[in-house]
Amino acid sequence: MIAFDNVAYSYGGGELLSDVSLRLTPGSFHFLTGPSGAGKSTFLKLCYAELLPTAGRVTIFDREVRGLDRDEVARMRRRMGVVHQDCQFLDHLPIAANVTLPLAVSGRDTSAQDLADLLAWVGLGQLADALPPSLSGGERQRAAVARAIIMSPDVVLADEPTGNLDWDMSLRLLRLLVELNRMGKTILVATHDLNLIRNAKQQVAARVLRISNRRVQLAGADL
Ligand SMILES: Nc1ncnc2c1ncn2[C@@H]1O[C@H](COP(=O)(O)OP(=O)(O)OP(=O)(O)O)[C@@H](O)[C@H]1O
Repeated sequence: MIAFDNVAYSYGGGELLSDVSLRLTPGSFHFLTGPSGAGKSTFLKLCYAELLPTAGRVTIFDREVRGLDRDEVARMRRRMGVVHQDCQFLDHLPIAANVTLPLAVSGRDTSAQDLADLLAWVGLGQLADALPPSLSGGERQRAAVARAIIMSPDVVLADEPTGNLDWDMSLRLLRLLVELNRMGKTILVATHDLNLIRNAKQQVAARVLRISNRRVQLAGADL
């Protein structure tokens, strides 16, 4: 689904990531961990072709990203839901409109019932008409998950989705990601929260990728 072959990435100085080769297979659940500044967000950006590798090959849905034109990248991204670290919303639009924005942008529609079901699923059924500034951090993150999956993506990538949340809210968000994985979606979550990873491993066959010394490698079972 997403494959890295001898990938390196550099922002212009030395290499931040070097010689990364791995596969995220369909239906898998991976965490990505590593110290602050190790390159977790950069790795995620390579996964959705926001960045192109400076060496090696990234292949998404069987297409090498370097050969894709803008329309092809846009089509590919529609199959990926991204939950960004600092989930941004249009503050003057209610949550329901923010969540459905990706559909509006691509000229698609959803039924009122499907939208209500989705908002209820993330626990925001009562907040469809609320404006983003009135939401708590946890509510914003769950709205960001709803927005990321409104296009029914095959892959969900989340960058520190529980970064600012208390433990109960982190578990609630984790449960949503686990449920998405049980629906067959491929999940990759960047986090430095090892307790979250330990908890997830009780619920799902999650594997852990660790960035260390510029490499991204599968961690052992010792977490
Ligand atoms: N656009 C950019 N230009 C230059 N350097 C960058 C850019 N984006 C990130 N970096 C640098 O690359 C390194 C890795 O950043 P990245 O955000 O990928 O790390 P991270 O592991 O996600 O960190 P954190 O856990 O703190 O979010 C950092 O040293 C950062 O300053």
